[in-house]
This record gives sequence, structure tokens and C-alpha cells, in this order.
Amino acid sequence: MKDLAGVEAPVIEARDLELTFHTNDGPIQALTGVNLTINKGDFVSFIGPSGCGKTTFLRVIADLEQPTGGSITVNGMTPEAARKARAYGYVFQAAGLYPWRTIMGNICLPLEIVGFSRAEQRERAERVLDLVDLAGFANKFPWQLSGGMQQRASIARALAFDADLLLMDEPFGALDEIVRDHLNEQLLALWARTQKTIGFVTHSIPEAVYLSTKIVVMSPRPGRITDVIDSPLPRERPLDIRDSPEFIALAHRVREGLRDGHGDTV
Ligand SMILES: Nc1ncnc2c1ncn2[C@@H]1O[C@H](COP(=O)(O)OP(=O)(O)OP(=O)(O)O)[C@@H](O)[C@H]1O
Repeated sequence: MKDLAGVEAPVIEARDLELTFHTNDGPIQALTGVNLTINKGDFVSFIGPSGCGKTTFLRVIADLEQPTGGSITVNGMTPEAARKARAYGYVFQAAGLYPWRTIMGNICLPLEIVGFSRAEQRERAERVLDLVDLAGFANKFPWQLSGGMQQRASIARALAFDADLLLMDEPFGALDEIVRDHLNEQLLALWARTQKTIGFVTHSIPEAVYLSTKIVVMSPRPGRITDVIDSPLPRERPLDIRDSPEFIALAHRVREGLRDGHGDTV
């Protein structure tokens, strides 16, 4: 979305964002003093130990949690307006596919709910299945697919509304390393092809460094951002870039950032 001067507005703009949960055990400051700008086409990873507010931040963007202070805009709108405009797709850690529906049926479900015609549902589902290389699996059931393929199907489902912003909460956390490497490569290819903006939560330093144009390092108690690193790596990244000195230096900086923030579970 462009402003009156024709300048592209940031996709996400958080200013002095605060979110405190009030629990029976007292207040929990899940996010404090969060300032972050995400521009169109960025691939932004959020990394930090358990409880530092990564998921909470994604949920604020998605209007699933309400901030208790500061401000945030999504495509220049409030998160509520952005949600109503279907500004984002959301991918969860578990694929969350309905076992009694085919892959095609799973992808069509949200489209069906909001009232797309059958022809439009099919056309969209076929397009996104092609994007995640699952074109031949539309009529299979989730249990007939490997874990990695199920996660690709859930990415396809999130892409079906064709939103410019994709929010992904540890989508590959439960997969083994070889599958994860493969999906990381495919995700970069998908990102290059679709020019989407991606917000990606991970616990893995190599995954964050491999995928991102911007790495946001977070720390808990209270949840906050301790470093924002703009990656100097080129956008096109073969897997063996992970052996390059630039990659190793970047991974080192993230690790140091986590250590300074007393990260203990990464
Ligand atoms: N609905 C809620 N009610 C109360 N406290 C919550 C709620 N959701 C999250 N929290 C707390 O807020 C803090 C941040 O949680 P969040 O899930 O965002 O962390 P995270 O960095 O995503 O952690 P993980 O890596 O384990 O997923 C934690 O202390 C968590 O217990």
C-alpha cells in the first residue's frame, strides 16, 4: 500500500509495543518496548529462547492478541482492519490438516467458509498446490503424505487467499534436519517467486541465517528485541552458502546476541 507521496508503507510498523498478560500468578510482560519495521519483500526471522514473545508478536500482527501499549500497523492499517482485509496467511507449527478431507478439501475449506465459488476454490487450490510442488497430491488424504509434505500442504492452505504477508510460527520445528533443509530451500524459492513478505519464528540459528533478510533476536523476562540484524547475504542462496565465512560470521553474531540476552534453551 502506497501513501499520498507514492511511498510504499512498511508492511509492519511497531512502535513502543507492549503486551502484558494478567494471570492469576501476576502480570507477565510478554512484549516490552518493541520497535520494528518490516518492509515489503523482507524475510524476517524471530529467534530467541522459549517465552521471549515470538509467538505473541506474530499473534499481535494477526489480531489474535491485543497490545496493552504502543502501536502497530499492518499494511498501514490496524491489525483488525488488516485481518478483515485478509492481509496475511498463517502457518502453525503443526500442519493441522483435517484427516477426513483430501489435501484439496483441506485447502478449499477456508475458501469455502468465506464464500468463494467452487470453481474459484479449485482454481486457487490448484495454483497453490503447484507453488508448493504438491500438484499430484490433491486427492490424497493427509495420512498418505510425509510430515514434510503435510507441512507444505498447510503452507499452500495459508497461501490460498493470496495475501502478501505470510506469518509462519515454527513451521518446520518438528521435522528432521534433512527434510527441514529441503523445505528451507523450497521456501526461499517460493518467496523469490511470489515476492511475499514473510515473518518466521524459529529456534534454529542456521535456519534463521539461511532464510532471512532480517534477523530479530529476542530475549525473555520481559520479552523484548535485543538485536535486529540486516543480512548481507545475497537473496539467492544455495544450501552450501552455510559454509561461507559471511554465513558463519552472521550465525556467530546471532549466537552472541542470544547469549547476551541470557538465552538458555536455543
Ligand atoms: N494467553 C496467555 N496468557 C498468559 N500468558 C501468556 C499467554 N500467551 C503467552 N503467555 C506468556 O507470554 C510469554 C511469551 O510467550 P510466547 O508464546 O510469545 O513465547 P515464545 O517466544 O513464542 O515461546 P516458544 O518458543 O516456547 O513458543 C510467556 O511467558 C508465556 O507464558
